[in-house]
Amino acid sequence: MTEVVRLNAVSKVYGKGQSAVAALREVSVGIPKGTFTAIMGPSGSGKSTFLQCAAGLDLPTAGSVQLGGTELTGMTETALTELRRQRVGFVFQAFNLVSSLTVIENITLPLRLAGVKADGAWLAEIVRRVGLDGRAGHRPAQLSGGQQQRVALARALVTRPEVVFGDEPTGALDTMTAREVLVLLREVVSTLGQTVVMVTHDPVAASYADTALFLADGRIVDSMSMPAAEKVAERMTRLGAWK
Ligand SMILES: Nc1ncnc2c1ncn2[C@@H]1O[C@H](COP(=O)(O)OP(=O)(O)OP(=O)(O)O)[C@@H](O)[C@H]1O
Repeated sequence: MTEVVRLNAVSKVYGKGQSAVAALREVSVGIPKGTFTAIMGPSGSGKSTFLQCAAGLDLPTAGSVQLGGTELTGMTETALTELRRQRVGFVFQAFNLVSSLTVIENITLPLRLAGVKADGAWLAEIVRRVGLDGRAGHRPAQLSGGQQQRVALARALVTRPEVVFGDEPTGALDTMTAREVLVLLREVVSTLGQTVVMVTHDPVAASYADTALFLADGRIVDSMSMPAAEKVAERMTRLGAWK
């Protein structure tokens, strides 16, 4: 199976000397194309650092990261910015929409930044899929939290990225709305073949993924396929996540 993301012996140390913190310790893992992966682990286990390194938002201290076969380590900041714009989609806990822009302008912003013309059919398809038909001219303030996150998801998909990274994408949503966004994420993986990697604290969110990877103290300590919420919760308890 093709791997969209590959980390080889990735370590990340923040700070120097006495205050140095090893956030990732020789992490090696591959994310297969067209799969949904949840990154779980106790607070401080390295989840956000994993995502930052895998997405080219930060560079590891040691080891190598490949995205779609491109080696990220050693790339210039300009090249990394370009790669993130064109080949990666992001969905964060805070929706990060531009309040002065309409829904459709927010969705197409990555294309404008990359100087690429929108593919009308694809745009219509993703707007329909995320359930924003009829809302194209609204501004973010006129939308619910769930609708705003749908705009963010459409914006993440618009460039047809090789991978979409989510950092607690449902963290700011109520249970029902979170579930709707998770169903959508599941759908884009199952029906569009999109690769999604999502950091989450929530075992229910992880249960929408194909695989859950568990981080503890900067290492991947376990992996679970078809992760049922109860099993994930049990594993997290054993990792001391909810002491
Ligand atoms: N910029 C930074 N400078 C110094 N230390 C950092 C920095 N970012 C993270 N760390 C440390 O690295 C370790 C891993 O942090 P990280 O944010 O990746 O964990 P996490 O699993 O995402 O945590 P949480 O679930 O609380 O968000 C922690 O000990 C954290 O304090």
